[in-house]
Amino acid sequence: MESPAPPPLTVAQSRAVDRVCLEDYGLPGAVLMENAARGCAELLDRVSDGNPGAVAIVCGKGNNGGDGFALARHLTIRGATVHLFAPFEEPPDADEEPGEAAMNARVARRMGLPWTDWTTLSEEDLTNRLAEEAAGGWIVDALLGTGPSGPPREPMDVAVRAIHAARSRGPRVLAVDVPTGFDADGGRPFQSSPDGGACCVRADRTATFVAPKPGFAMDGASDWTGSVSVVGIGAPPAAIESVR
Ligand SMILES: NC(=O)C1=CN([C@@H]2O[C@H](COP(=O)(O)OP(=O)(O)OC[C@H]3O[C@@H](n4cnc5c(N)ncnc54)[C@H](O)[C@@H]3O)[C@@H](O)[C@H]2O)[C@H](O)CC1
Ligand SMILES: [K+]
Repeated sequence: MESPAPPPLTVAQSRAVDRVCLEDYGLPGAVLMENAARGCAELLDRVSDGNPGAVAIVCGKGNNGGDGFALARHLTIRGATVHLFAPFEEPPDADEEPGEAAMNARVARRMGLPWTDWTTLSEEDLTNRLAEEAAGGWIVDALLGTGPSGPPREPMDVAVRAIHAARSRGPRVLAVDVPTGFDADGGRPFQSSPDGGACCVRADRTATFVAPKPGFAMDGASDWTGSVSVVGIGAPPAAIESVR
């Protein structure tokens, strides 16, 4: 049953939902991340008629990346062919990084999923690898979500340009929560260069969590977000309303 999209939440409000869930309900971020990833897997299945094909997931080091690592697990369970482009060769261990993002990276690594440290590749090599690993399927942008307040810094900018270039060779792009480089409140890329270019992922579809972001409805936003789907993460309704 597709319920109507809830009213938008700003980036700050979206980030407050996690805090309220943990502090007021004892609902940990790992549960929210699991629901987010599973919802993205269900969406990819739905928009690919049950067969997403080959999926290349490009992860950052924060919780947006964590969603990507958990998504890799859920897509594998569903029989998709997944290749993880991670920001490291080996995830940090639990005492160094106890959070849910690193936990999901460790699980994906222990599953023996196909794995490439994208930070070691040139923009051209990363472009070629993404086009190859996502041929006929999807590239997933799990680099940055609601964390940044400015344009992608190096080496994220390299990954953004590679995703953009690889998309021109056929794969579709799914942005997790927010297209990397896009200001979800302002409704445009954080940085627009004079020639109209921008260091921002152009997505065919954006799977955003809890509620749409205000910028998604602004003029020109859909050039970057593509079609937006809201994915629930299991937050109690009162927790969501409390941040408004
Ligand atoms: N309630 C929800 O909606 C949930 C959202 N989830 C996901 O969590 C991310 C937000 O995670 P967070 O770690 O706070 O931020 P990001 O992963 O987007 O980025 C942090 C990461 O990036 C580095 N960084 C910050 N700014 C820049 C920049 N300009 N350039 C390069 N790198 C930057 C920073 O150092 C960190 O390493 C949200 O979008 C969802 O995807 C939860 O999974 C579930 C609940
Ligand atoms: K993203």
